[in-house]
Amino acid sequence: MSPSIPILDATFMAKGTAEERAAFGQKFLESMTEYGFVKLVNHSVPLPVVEDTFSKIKQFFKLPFDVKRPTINDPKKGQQRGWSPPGEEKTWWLESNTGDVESPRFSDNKESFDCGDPKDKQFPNQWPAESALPGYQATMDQFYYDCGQLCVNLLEVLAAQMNLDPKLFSSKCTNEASTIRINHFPPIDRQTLESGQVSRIWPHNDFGIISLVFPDRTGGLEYEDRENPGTFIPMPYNGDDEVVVIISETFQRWTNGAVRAGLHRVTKPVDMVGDVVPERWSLVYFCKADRHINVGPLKEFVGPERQPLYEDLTALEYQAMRNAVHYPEPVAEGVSVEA
Ligand SMILES: O=C(O)CCC(=O)C(=O)O
Ligand SMILES: [Fe+2]
Repeated sequence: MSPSIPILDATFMAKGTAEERAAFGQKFLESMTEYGFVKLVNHSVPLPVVEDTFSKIKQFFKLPFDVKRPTINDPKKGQQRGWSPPGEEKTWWLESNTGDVESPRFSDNKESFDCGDPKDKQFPNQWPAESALPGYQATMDQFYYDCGQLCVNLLEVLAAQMNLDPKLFSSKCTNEASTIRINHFPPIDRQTLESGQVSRIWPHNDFGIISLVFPDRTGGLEYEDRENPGTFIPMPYNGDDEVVVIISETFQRWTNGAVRAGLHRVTKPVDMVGDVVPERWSLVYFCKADRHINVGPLKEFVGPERQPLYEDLTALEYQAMRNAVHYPEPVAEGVSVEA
Protein backbone atom coordinates (compact mmCIF):
# COMPACT_ATOMS: atom_id res chain seq x y z
CA MET A 1 0.00 0.00 0.00
CA SER A 2 1.29 3.46 -0.82
CA PRO A 3 2.29 5.52 2.18
CA SER A 4 0.11 8.54 2.74
CA ILE A 5 1.27 11.75 4.36
CA PRO A 6 -0.27 12.27 7.81
CA ILE A 7 -2.61 15.23 8.34
CA LEU A 8 -1.98 16.82 11.74
CA ASP A 9 -4.06 19.31 13.70
CA ALA A 10 -1.78 22.30 14.30
CA THR A 11 -4.04 23.55 17.09
CA PHE A 12 -1.88 21.38 19.31
CA MET A 13 1.36 23.13 18.40
CA ALA A 14 0.75 25.61 21.17
CA LYS A 15 -2.63 24.86 22.73
CA GLY A 16 -4.15 21.82 24.42
CA THR A 17 -2.80 19.68 27.22
CA ALA A 18 0.88 18.82 27.62
CA GLU A 19 0.07 15.34 26.28
CA GLU A 20 -1.64 16.75 23.18
CA ARG A 21 1.31 19.06 22.47
CA ALA A 22 3.77 16.22 22.97
CA ALA A 23 1.76 13.98 20.63
CA PHE A 24 1.75 16.73 17.96
CA GLY A 25 5.54 17.20 18.25
CA GLN A 26 6.18 13.49 18.03
CA LYS A 27 3.98 12.91 14.97
CA PHE A 28 5.33 16.04 13.29
CA LEU A 29 8.97 14.99 13.63
CA GLU A 30 8.12 11.38 12.70
CA SER A 31 6.37 12.39 9.50
CA MET A 32 9.06 14.90 8.54
CA THR A 33 11.75 12.26 9.10
CA GLU A 34 9.93 9.38 7.45
CA TYR A 35 8.45 11.15 4.42
CA GLY A 36 9.99 14.64 4.32
CA PHE A 37 6.40 15.98 4.32
CA VAL A 38 3.46 16.57 6.62
CA LYS A 39 0.07 18.22 6.14
CA LEU A 40 -1.36 20.63 8.69
CA VAL A 41 -4.90 21.84 9.29
CA ASN A 42 -5.90 24.56 11.78
CA HIS A 43 -2.54 26.26 11.28
CA SER A 44 -1.93 29.90 12.10
CA VAL A 45 -2.03 31.42 8.58
CA PRO A 46 -5.60 32.76 8.49
CA LEU A 47 -7.78 31.29 5.73
CA PRO A 48 -8.92 34.74 4.48
CA VAL A 49 -5.22 35.67 4.03
CA VAL A 50 -4.61 32.51 1.98
CA GLU A 51 -7.74 33.11 -0.10
CA ASP A 52 -6.91 36.76 -0.67
CA THR A 53 -3.34 35.89 -1.70
CA PHE A 54 -4.59 33.22 -4.13
CA SER A 55 -7.02 35.66 -5.69
CA LYS A 56 -4.25 38.27 -6.14
CA ILE A 57 -1.78 35.84 -7.70
CA LYS A 58 -4.33 34.81 -10.30
CA GLN A 59 -4.71 38.49 -11.20
CA PHE A 60 -0.94 39.00 -11.30
CA PHE A 61 -0.38 36.38 -13.97
CA LYS A 62 -3.17 37.88 -16.12
CA LEU A 63 -1.44 41.28 -16.24
CA PRO A 64 -0.24 42.39 -19.68
CA PHE A 65 3.35 41.61 -20.58
CA ASP A 66 4.31 45.28 -20.46
CA VAL A 67 3.26 45.50 -16.81
CA LYS A 68 5.09 42.31 -15.82
CA ARG A 69 8.21 43.06 -17.86
CA PRO A 70 9.77 45.62 -15.46
CA THR A 71 9.59 43.00 -12.72
CA ILE A 72 11.56 40.35 -14.64
CA ASN A 73 13.86 38.35 -12.37
CA ASP A 74 17.59 38.57 -13.00
CA PRO A 75 18.81 34.98 -12.57
CA LYS A 76 22.38 36.18 -12.04
CA LYS A 77 21.54 38.00 -8.80
CA GLY A 78 21.48 34.82 -6.72
CA GLN A 79 18.23 35.64 -4.93
CA GLN A 80 15.07 35.52 -7.03
CA ARG A 81 12.96 38.66 -7.22
CA GLY A 82 10.04 39.30 -9.53
CA TRP A 83 8.74 37.49 -12.58
CA SER A 84 10.33 34.43 -14.21
CA PRO A 85 8.56 34.25 -17.61
CA PRO A 86 7.18 30.94 -18.92
CA GLY A 87 9.87 28.33 -19.46
CA GLU A 88 12.67 30.47 -17.95
CA GLU A 89 13.38 28.32 -14.92
CA LYS A 90 14.35 24.75 -15.78
CA THR A 91 14.03 22.48 -12.79
CA TRP A 92 15.06 19.49 -14.93
CA TRP A 93 18.65 20.50 -14.17
CA LEU A 94 18.22 20.06 -10.42
CA GLU A 95 17.74 16.32 -10.01
CA SER A 96 16.99 14.83 -13.45
CA ASN A 97 20.27 15.60 -15.20
CA THR A 98 22.11 12.30 -15.46
CA GLY A 99 24.80 13.90 -17.59
CA ASP A 100 24.09 11.76 -20.66
CA VAL A 101 21.79 14.16 -22.50
CA GLU A 102 23.76 16.25 -24.97
CA SER A 103 21.48 19.19 -25.63
CA PRO A 104 18.56 19.09 -23.24
CA ARG A 105 15.50 21.09 -24.16
CA PHE A 106 13.46 19.96 -21.17
CA SER A 107 11.58 22.89 -19.72
CA ASP A 108 8.96 23.76 -17.11
CA ASN A 109 5.42 24.54 -18.22
CA LYS A 110 5.14 27.39 -15.73
CA GLU A 111 5.81 31.03 -14.93
CA SER A 112 6.62 32.24 -11.42
CA PHE A 113 6.94 35.32 -9.27
CA ASP A 114 9.18 35.61 -6.19
CA CYS A 115 9.26 38.20 -3.45
CA GLY A 116 10.91 38.39 -0.06
CA ASP A 117 11.12 40.39 3.13
CA PRO A 118 9.39 43.75 2.61
CA LYS A 119 12.33 45.38 4.49
CA ASP A 120 15.04 43.76 2.37
CA LYS A 121 17.50 46.36 1.06
CA GLN A 122 20.04 43.93 -0.37
CA PHE A 123 17.60 42.27 -2.77
CA PRO A 124 14.59 44.61 -2.92
CA ASN A 125 11.30 43.24 -4.13
CA GLN A 126 10.18 44.08 -7.67
CA TRP A 127 6.49 44.95 -7.77
CA PRO A 128 4.24 45.79 -10.67
CA ALA A 129 2.79 49.33 -10.55
CA GLU A 130 0.30 49.64 -7.68
CA SER A 131 -2.29 51.03 -10.11
CA ALA A 132 -2.00 47.88 -12.25
CA LEU A 133 -2.89 45.56 -9.38
CA PRO A 134 -4.01 47.51 -6.30
CA GLY A 135 -3.26 45.82 -3.01
CA TYR A 136 -0.94 43.17 -4.48
CA GLN A 137 2.11 44.20 -2.45
CA ALA A 138 0.17 44.63 0.81
CA THR A 139 -1.41 41.20 0.40
CA MET A 140 1.90 39.51 -0.27
CA ASP A 141 3.55 41.31 2.67
CA GLN A 142 0.82 40.08 5.03
CA PHE A 143 1.12 36.53 3.73
CA TYR A 144 4.90 36.77 4.13
CA TYR A 145 4.70 37.66 7.82
CA ASP A 146 2.05 35.06 8.63
CA CYS A 147 3.97 32.25 6.93
CA GLY A 148 7.25 33.35 8.52
CA GLN A 149 5.74 33.17 11.99
CA LEU A 150 4.31 29.70 11.38
CA CYS A 151 7.67 28.44 10.11
CA VAL A 152 9.60 29.80 13.10
CA ASN A 153 7.14 28.04 15.42
CA LEU A 154 7.44 24.80 13.46
CA LEU A 155 11.25 24.94 13.63
CA GLU A 156 11.01 25.29 17.41
CA VAL A 157 8.72 22.25 17.64
CA LEU A 158 11.21 20.22 15.56
CA ALA A 159 14.21 21.24 17.69
CA ALA A 160 12.40 20.61 20.99
CA GLN A 161 11.26 17.22 19.75
CA MET A 162 14.87 16.34 18.92
CA ASN A 163 15.82 17.25 22.52
CA LEU A 164 17.83 20.22 21.30
CA ASP A 165 17.68 23.89 22.27
CA PRO A 166 14.24 24.85 20.89
CA LYS A 167 15.83 27.91 19.26
CA LEU A 168 18.63 25.96 17.54
CA PHE A 169 17.07 26.30 14.07
CA SER A 170 14.84 29.34 14.56
CA SER A 171 17.74 31.50 15.81
CA LYS A 172 19.26 31.09 12.34
CA CYS A 173 16.14 32.32 10.63
CA THR A 174 14.73 35.81 11.06
CA ASN A 175 13.11 35.31 7.63
CA GLU A 176 15.34 38.01 6.10
CA ALA A 177 16.04 35.62 3.21
CA SER A 178 12.77 33.66 3.06
CA THR A 179 10.68 34.03 -0.07
CA ILE A 180 7.18 33.71 -1.40
CA ARG A 181 7.06 31.84 -4.69
CA ILE A 182 3.92 31.81 -6.75
CA ASN A 183 3.54 29.57 -9.77
CA HIS A 184 1.14 29.62 -12.70
CA PHE A 185 0.84 26.53 -14.84
CA PRO A 186 -1.00 27.38 -18.09
CA PRO A 187 -3.23 24.74 -19.68
CA ILE A 188 -1.21 22.29 -21.73
CA ASP A 189 -2.26 19.40 -23.88
CA ARG A 190 -1.93 16.08 -22.24
CA GLN A 191 0.18 14.62 -25.04
CA THR A 192 2.79 17.36 -24.74
CA LEU A 193 3.04 16.87 -20.99
CA GLU A 194 3.25 13.11 -21.42
CA SER A 195 5.96 13.40 -24.09
CA GLY A 196 8.58 13.56 -21.36
CA GLN A 197 10.13 16.77 -22.76
CA VAL A 198 8.08 19.16 -20.62
CA SER A 199 6.98 18.98 -17.01
CA ARG A 200 5.08 21.37 -14.80
CA ILE A 201 7.93 21.07 -12.29
CA TRP A 202 10.53 18.30 -12.53
CA PRO A 203 11.45 16.32 -9.39
CA HIS A 204 13.33 18.59 -7.01
CA ASN A 205 14.02 19.48 -3.41
CA ASP A 206 13.43 23.02 -2.24
CA PHE A 207 16.63 24.83 -1.18
CA GLY A 208 15.61 26.44 2.12
CA ILE A 209 14.93 25.04 5.60
CA ILE A 210 11.28 24.11 5.25
CA SER A 211 8.59 25.06 2.72
CA LEU A 212 4.87 25.64 3.01
CA VAL A 213 2.76 24.77 -0.03
CA PHE A 214 -0.81 26.02 -0.24
CA PRO A 215 -2.06 23.93 -3.13
CA ASP A 216 -4.65 24.80 -5.72
CA ARG A 217 -7.86 22.78 -6.08
CA THR A 218 -6.38 21.42 -9.29
CA GLY A 219 -4.07 18.65 -8.13
CA GLY A 220 -0.69 17.74 -9.51
CA LEU A 221 1.75 17.94 -6.58
CA GLU A 222 3.38 14.53 -6.06
CA TYR A 223 5.98 13.27 -3.59
CA GLU A 224 8.54 10.53 -3.97
CA ASP A 225 7.76 7.17 -2.45
CA ARG A 226 11.03 6.59 -0.57
CA GLU A 227 10.46 2.83 -0.62
CA ASN A 228 10.36 2.94 -4.42
CA PRO A 229 12.72 5.73 -5.49
CA GLY A 230 11.69 7.31 -8.76
CA THR A 231 8.01 6.56 -8.09
CA PHE A 232 5.77 9.48 -7.19
CA ILE A 233 2.53 9.55 -5.22
CA PRO A 234 -0.15 12.23 -5.74
CA MET A 235 -0.75 14.59 -2.85
CA PRO A 236 -4.52 15.00 -2.93
CA TYR A 237 -6.17 18.38 -2.41
CA ASN A 238 -8.48 18.18 0.61
CA GLY A 239 -9.36 21.79 1.31
CA ASP A 240 -8.17 25.38 1.35
CA ASP A 241 -7.34 25.19 5.04
CA GLU A 242 -4.63 22.59 4.50
CA VAL A 243 -0.93 23.36 4.10
CA VAL A 244 1.83 20.95 3.08
CA VAL A 245 5.10 21.35 5.02
CA ILE A 246 8.21 20.09 3.24
CA ILE A 247 11.70 19.46 4.60
CA SER A 248 14.13 21.28 2.33
CA GLU A 249 17.84 21.01 1.57
CA THR A 250 19.16 23.33 4.29
CA PHE A 251 17.50 21.24 6.99
CA GLN A 252 18.99 18.09 5.49
CA ARG A 253 22.42 19.74 5.52
CA TRP A 254 22.11 21.08 9.08
CA THR A 255 21.05 17.65 10.36
CA ASN A 256 23.85 16.00 8.37
CA GLY A 257 21.36 13.87 6.46
CA ALA A 258 19.38 12.71 9.51
CA VAL A 259 16.21 14.45 8.27
CA ARG A 260 16.13 14.34 4.49
CA ALA A 261 14.54 16.79 2.08
CA GLY A 262 11.27 15.63 0.51
CA LEU A 263 11.62 15.14 -3.26
CA HIS A 264 8.54 16.36 -5.11
CA ARG A 265 7.28 17.32 -8.57
CA VAL A 266 4.22 18.81 -10.22
CA THR A 267 2.43 17.03 -13.04
CA LYS A 268 -1.12 16.52 -14.30
CA PRO A 269 -3.85 15.88 -11.74
CA VAL A 270 -4.60 12.16 -11.32
CA ASP A 271 -8.32 12.70 -11.77
CA MET A 272 -8.12 14.72 -14.98
CA VAL A 273 -10.31 13.90 -17.95
CA GLY A 274 -9.95 15.04 -21.55
CA ASP A 275 -6.98 16.09 -23.62
CA VAL A 276 -6.10 19.37 -21.94
CA VAL A 277 -4.40 19.51 -18.55
CA PRO A 278 -6.20 22.32 -16.72
CA GLU A 279 -4.62 25.58 -15.63
CA ARG A 280 -3.23 25.58 -12.10
CA TRP A 281 -1.67 27.97 -9.57
CA SER A 282 0.35 27.39 -6.44
CA LEU A 283 1.37 29.50 -3.51
CA VAL A 284 4.59 28.56 -1.71
CA TYR A 285 6.63 30.00 1.16
CA PHE A 286 10.29 29.02 1.25
CA CYS A 287 11.60 29.51 4.79
CA LYS A 288 15.35 30.11 4.41
CA ALA A 289 18.32 30.59 6.71
CA ASP A 290 19.62 34.14 7.15
CA ARG A 291 22.18 34.94 4.47
CA HIS A 292 25.34 34.84 6.60
CA ILE A 293 24.39 31.55 8.35
CA ASN A 294 26.44 28.43 7.69
CA VAL A 295 24.41 25.71 5.97
CA GLY A 296 26.96 23.00 6.68
CA PRO A 297 26.12 20.33 9.29
CA LEU A 298 25.50 21.66 12.81
CA LYS A 299 27.83 20.41 15.54
CA GLU A 300 24.86 18.67 17.21
CA PHE A 301 24.71 16.29 14.21
CA VAL A 302 28.38 15.43 13.71
CA GLY A 303 30.72 13.26 15.74
CA PRO A 304 33.31 10.50 15.43
CA GLU A 305 30.69 8.18 13.93
CA ARG A 306 28.96 10.88 11.90
CA GLN A 307 31.44 12.67 9.67
CA PRO A 308 30.10 15.81 7.97
CA LEU A 309 28.42 14.95 4.67
CA TYR A 310 28.18 18.54 3.43
CA GLU A 311 30.61 21.41 3.04
CA ASP A 312 30.39 24.69 4.94
CA LEU A 313 28.82 27.50 2.90
CA THR A 314 26.79 30.55 3.78
CA ALA A 315 23.09 30.37 3.05
CA LEU A 316 23.50 33.07 0.40
CA GLU A 317 26.32 31.19 -1.34
CA TYR A 318 24.25 28.02 -1.28
CA GLN A 319 21.16 29.77 -2.61
CA ALA A 320 23.12 31.39 -5.46
CA MET A 321 24.75 28.08 -6.32
CA ARG A 322 21.45 26.16 -6.44
CA ASN A 323 19.67 28.96 -8.33
CA ALA A 324 22.31 28.97 -11.02
CA VAL A 325 21.58 25.29 -11.68
CA HIS A 326 18.01 25.81 -12.78
CA TYR A 327 18.60 28.99 -14.76
CA PRO A 328 21.22 27.38 -17.02
CA GLU A 329 23.18 29.19 -19.67
CA PRO A 330 22.57 27.85 -23.20
CA VAL A 331 24.34 24.48 -23.21
CA ALA A 332 26.37 24.99 -26.39
CA GLU A 333 26.79 27.56 -29.09
CA GLY A 334 23.75 27.59 -31.34
CA VAL A 335 21.75 25.41 -28.95
CA SER A 336 18.94 27.16 -27.14
CA VAL A 337 17.49 25.66 -23.98
CA GLU A 338 14.30 27.71 -24.40
CA ALA A 339 11.06 25.74 -24.58
O1 LIG B 1 2.85 23.71 -7.23
C1 LIG B 1 3.03 23.03 -6.22
O2 LIG B 1 2.13 22.40 -5.66
C2 LIG B 1 4.44 22.94 -5.65
C3 LIG B 1 5.39 23.95 -6.22
C4 LIG B 1 6.81 23.67 -5.90
O3 LIG B 1 7.20 22.56 -5.61
C5 LIG B 1 7.81 24.76 -5.94
O4 LIG B 1 7.50 25.88 -6.38
O5 LIG B 1 8.96 24.52 -5.51
FE1 LIG C 1 9.16 22.68 -4.62
